Amino acid sequence: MEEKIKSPWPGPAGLIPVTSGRADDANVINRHYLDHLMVEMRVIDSVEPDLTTEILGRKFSSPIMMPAFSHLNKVGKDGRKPMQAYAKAAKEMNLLNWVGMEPDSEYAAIADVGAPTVRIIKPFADHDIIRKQIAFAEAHGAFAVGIDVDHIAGRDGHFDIVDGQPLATVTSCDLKRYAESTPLPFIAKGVLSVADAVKAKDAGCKAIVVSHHHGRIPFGVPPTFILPDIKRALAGSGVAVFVDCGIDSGYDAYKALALGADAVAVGRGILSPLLKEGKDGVVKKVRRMNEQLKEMMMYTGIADTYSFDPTVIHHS
Ligand SMILES: Cc1cc2nc3c(=O)[nH]c(=O)nc-3n(C[C@H](O)[C@H](O)[C@H](O)COP(=O)(O)O)c2cc1C
Repeated sequence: MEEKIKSPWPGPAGLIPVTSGRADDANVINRHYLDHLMVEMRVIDSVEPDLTTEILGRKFSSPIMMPAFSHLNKVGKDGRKPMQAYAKAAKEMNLLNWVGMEPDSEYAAIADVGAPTVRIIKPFADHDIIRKQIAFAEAHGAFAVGIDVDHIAGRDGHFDIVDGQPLATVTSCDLKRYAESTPLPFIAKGVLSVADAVKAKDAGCKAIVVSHHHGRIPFGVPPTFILPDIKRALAGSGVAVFVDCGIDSGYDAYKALALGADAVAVGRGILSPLLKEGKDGVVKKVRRMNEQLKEMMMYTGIADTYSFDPTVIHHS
């Protein structure tokens, strides 16, 4: 029997994923890996860095993005809407906002906040739902759309069912059809191999998120471990490569960016400030992360977000 793990976050048990601490937990492997990446120092001639960056053709104030969260409005106390709160933080700070599985009405309310927003749709077995949600996102001014292709298996070895909706594999053909069906950039979220990265590129995805979706796959390799291989495989393709999982500080963000990420997304790292203080908590958290990121860039002689260099990173 699976032992119960106490959630550090408020809300109904099971709604917000918790890192178990067990050996098979990819979150644990990821944290260990990130913490064992060391950074050499290149300070002579260093300057104060500029964090502004271009993501899929638009300028943002930082390569740190909001996470593709979902369901959080159900845990918002006193009618608070955490999904809108972090979208407001994105708008205030000029960051790229992401939204995960939300019904159209909730998606519209989040999009109405006015931050450039990526809608990540579940790999529903019913392709009609996917097509309708893509069209709805287009009509509501989405910045990009995509599918979290990694959310297929449930813990029982069958296709997962979320909110009563059966999920299914996204084939290369499906991905191509979805990418071709929309004028928006299409994103495959949950890529953790060169094989899937190349399939996403061949299907016409404009970006991938190298991620194991907070440890969906047991014993999953850390995204930053597989990232350099994926970057090599996609070199010259123009496909943007984003990374998430375990990005909790500007130092974590720096390591992923140095290893080749075009941008990174925070995840559960913003949950506590978000649920406790709403938008202001998220702004504070990301400001601190930006400071840490700039600090590391100064120590390594990286002047801007286009000049990261993987040779500063060493493995202990
Ligand atoms: C409450 C919650 C809801 C999430 N919902 C979605 C979702 O609907 N779609 C999706 O692609 N990812 C979803 N994610 C995963 C995040 O987008 C991201 O991949 C993950 O949290 C990164 O790992 P980290 O939390 O260790 O940073 C969710 C994460 C959390 C914590």
